Amino acid sequence: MAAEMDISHSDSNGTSGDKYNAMKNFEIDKKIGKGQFSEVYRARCVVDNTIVALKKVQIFEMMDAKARQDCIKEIDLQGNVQDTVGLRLF
Ligand SMILES: Nc1ncnc2c1ncn2[C@@H]1O[C@H](COP(=O)(O)OP(=O)(O)OP(=O)(O)O)[C@@H](O)[C@H]1O
Repeated sequence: MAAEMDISHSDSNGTSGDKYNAMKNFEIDKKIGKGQFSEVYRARCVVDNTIVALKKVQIFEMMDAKARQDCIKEIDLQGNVQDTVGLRLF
């Protein structure tokens, strides 16, 4: 099981709207990076053609409970940021 997080641009009003809230709105192009517990993919939002980076975090593969908690906390914090970069958890 995995949690997936995308890093995407926001609209001019600082929000991304519903279009970035569902995986069905993204078409994955290719893998562009790999972290310790994650894989990052280049993807396109089929609604507005925006190119985004989708980060898939193998959160339940993390055996270290603290690392898992830190990751969940980071996703939670980042999800509340209203800036030019928006994050969503799927
Ligand atoms: N927004 C992005 N655009 C382009 N490439 C990215 C983006 N985010 C991450 N990457 C690529 O994916 C790789 C992995 O990123 P990720 O953030 O998952 O791990 P990390 O924090 O670099 O490493 P670790 O998980 O081991 O601490 C990066 O090194 C980078 O090459």
